[in-house]
Amino acid sequence: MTSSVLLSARNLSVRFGGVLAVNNVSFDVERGEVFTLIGPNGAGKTTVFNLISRIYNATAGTLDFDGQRLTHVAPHDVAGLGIARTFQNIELFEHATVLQNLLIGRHIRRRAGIWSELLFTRTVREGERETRRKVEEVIDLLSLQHYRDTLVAGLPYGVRKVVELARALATQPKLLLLDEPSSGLNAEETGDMAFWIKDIQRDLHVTILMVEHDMGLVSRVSDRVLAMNQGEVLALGAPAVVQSDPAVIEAYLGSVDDVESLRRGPAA
Ligand SMILES: Nc1ncnc2c1ncn2[C@@H]1O[C@H](COP(=O)(O)OP(=O)(O)OP(=O)(O)O)[C@@H](O)[C@H]1O
Repeated sequence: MTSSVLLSARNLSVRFGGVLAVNNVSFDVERGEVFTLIGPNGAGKTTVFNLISRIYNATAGTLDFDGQRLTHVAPHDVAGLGIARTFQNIELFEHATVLQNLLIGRHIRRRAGIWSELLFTRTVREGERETRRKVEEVIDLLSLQHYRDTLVAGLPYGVRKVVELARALATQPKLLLLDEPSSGLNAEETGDMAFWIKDIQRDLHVTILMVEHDMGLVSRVSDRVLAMNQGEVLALGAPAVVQSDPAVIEAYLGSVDDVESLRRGPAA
């Protein structure tokens, strides 16, 4: 029987010299949910993300993904397992079109060997067709038809964020890691991003693990929220419960802006 848990972190710790960036952190991400990491600057959120992407090694603890020990997987094999990510600072091929960016992203999912590729066998042709079909599906889902043949370099920032999301989705991930999806977006674009995230969850059944500072977006899209501070877990639960947790409010007190954002309701 398939477990309802897709990603399981147990007693994770990461030390950088004298800094314990992540300290004995445990959590489970359920299949199909939007699970969000929040916390003030330096809380350890990005470090947890980088552990899952295998950019960092844990000093202690384990990560299991879909029944497999992730802490033993090489970084270049993570995408093949079904984990895709977006970045805080968009990383796309600037001088390629939207469609080309999605096709490149999708390429990692192709399994044909080098001889099949060279001989353009039936398996390769079928793979090509499937790739095109999947990429067009994502373009439709995220309403990118208008931009499909436009060079990324000529696109407004808000559209590039959606293209990056599309590229990650084109790989058909089981887990989508979103690193601050609202960063650099205005209020209206952040509202649109909330819609895309909910659409992806509902239509594609992709599990989403997100790091996000905008509490409006967090409360609007998250099923559960994990609040961290100084590497440790402060609270875990429904967004409204975590945002009103006294320990979470206390942790945000260092930054007036952040406390204000905690009080803010869902984005319009
Ligand atoms: N590669 C590194 N080398 C040394 N220290 C690091 C490294 N990466 C992170 N840290 C430290 O680990 C702690 C946690 O940082 P991390 O970036 O995970 O926090 P964060 O919650 O993502 O913060 P932010 O919201 O500002 O991005 C910080 O004290 C940071 O300075």
